[in-house]
Amino acid sequence: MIEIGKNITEYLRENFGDEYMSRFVEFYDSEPKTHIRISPRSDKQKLFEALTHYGIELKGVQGIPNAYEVTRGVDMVGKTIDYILGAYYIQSLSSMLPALVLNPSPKDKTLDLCAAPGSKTTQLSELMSNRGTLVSNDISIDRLRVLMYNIDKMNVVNAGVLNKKGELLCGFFDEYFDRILVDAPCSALGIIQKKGEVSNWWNRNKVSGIAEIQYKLLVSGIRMLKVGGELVYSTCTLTLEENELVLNKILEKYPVELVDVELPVESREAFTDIRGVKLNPGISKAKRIVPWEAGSEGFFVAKLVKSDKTDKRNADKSRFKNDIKLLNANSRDIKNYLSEISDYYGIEKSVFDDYRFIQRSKDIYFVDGRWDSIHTGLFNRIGSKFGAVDKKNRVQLHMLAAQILGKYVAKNRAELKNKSELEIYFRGGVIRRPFDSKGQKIVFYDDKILGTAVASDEGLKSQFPRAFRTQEIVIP
Ligand SMILES: C[S@@+](CC[C@H](N)C(=O)[O-])C[C@H]1O[C@@H](n2cnc3c(N)ncnc32)[C@H](O)[C@@H]1O
Repeated sequence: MIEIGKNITEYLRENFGDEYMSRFVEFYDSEPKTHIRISPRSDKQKLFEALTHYGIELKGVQGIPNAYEVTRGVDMVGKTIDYILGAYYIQSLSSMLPALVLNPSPKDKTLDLCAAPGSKTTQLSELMSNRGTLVSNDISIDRLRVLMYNIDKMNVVNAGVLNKKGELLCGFFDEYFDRILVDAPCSALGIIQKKGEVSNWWNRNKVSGIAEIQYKLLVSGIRMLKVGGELVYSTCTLTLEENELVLNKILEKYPVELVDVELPVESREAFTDIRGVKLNPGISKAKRIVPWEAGSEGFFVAKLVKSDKTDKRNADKSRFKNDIKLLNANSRDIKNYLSEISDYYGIEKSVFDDYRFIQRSKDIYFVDGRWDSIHTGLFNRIGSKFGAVDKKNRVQLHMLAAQILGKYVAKNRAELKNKSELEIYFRGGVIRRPFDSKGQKIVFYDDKILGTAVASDEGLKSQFPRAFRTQEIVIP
């Protein structure tokens, strides 16, 4: 049972009343619901069938086409083959709402200012049909690694990853983005059901400190937004200081207006009168998601539109040379590698025209061809892993590239035959039987593209990436 600290209960009672406080305590003693978001590249019928073998049952969520509640088999949902291959993502229902409200198209240059571990970045990419320019930033390098893992797992090829203080990023991108998500760090009262430790550190001083960061992140976001562009501000907390009061301060100083937020779950209007103090009436357009009413986590979602220009901030750009070149498929540096891959796997060359390529020493990355190359030198990574150049100067494809290109592959496929081969593959072992020819293969099992492996006299050596091997995978 989670102990909720006195600081929290007193705050809730004082601001929202006795009933709210006791509903909060009751709710956080209950079991959280599990939801998944199915990737648009998954064949839903096949996935449903595969999941029944794990005893998993799903129920559709009204108003969110790819969202499902897991009604049976919750303990298995993070251990399936489909999960590890990115056919779906485990994400709370409330956490899916900010990206849906932002709803970027492939044409929108989109920024996710506080992006790790990537629930919303991977969802934003899906909404953009995995095309165009998505910039995913986070201050924490450790969390950025998880973000990149999720980007790879979910086959995202339109994201560039940055590791910057969000409040300083406006020095680089002046009125550049069409859509921005500020899913801010917060005091996490809405997710205390999952994150009980919040109770240990939660106090009003901490909340004021976080609210200051949120304000700065919003200011930076607004500076980076084009006039007419849209910004969604979201938190997973319930306090007034981190939600309505931050927005009120912003509206006093910056040229933005709130617009209506329509949500497919039950929600309440944000407050515009706090202990007799009247806030900007536009704030009523933002929504509070109250956990026991929505049957998910507590969230706050507001949408702002920029109505006028903001003054420019200039960061020192001299340290960041634009040294990452984005190469077209027919550029001299990459053409031969692609041509070899095309011949070797029987992939039509035109498939590569959709992408641009980046070579960083031996590693090659690929990104959607429409990615806009501004300040490339700032990025930790642009796009996702395509492959690595080996000692014979040939490109060995990465699992992600294999998954994306797999459907075009006519040659050098390896089909796994049974469960035990599959187990060996996921462990990174060698499947000891003869294969038609030697060299790298794209590995399939039951229509699923698993990744790559190398055939030799010994058999087929799995190249299933180490980062993916740490997860428990159950083979039904
Ligand atoms: C609520 S979490 C984001 C969750 C993420 N949007 C998702 O859906 O997976 C907030 C994130 O903000 C990051 N963060 C905290 N301070 C920041 C800052 N000043 N600039 C950028 N990111 C920051 C944290 O590292 C954390 O990953």
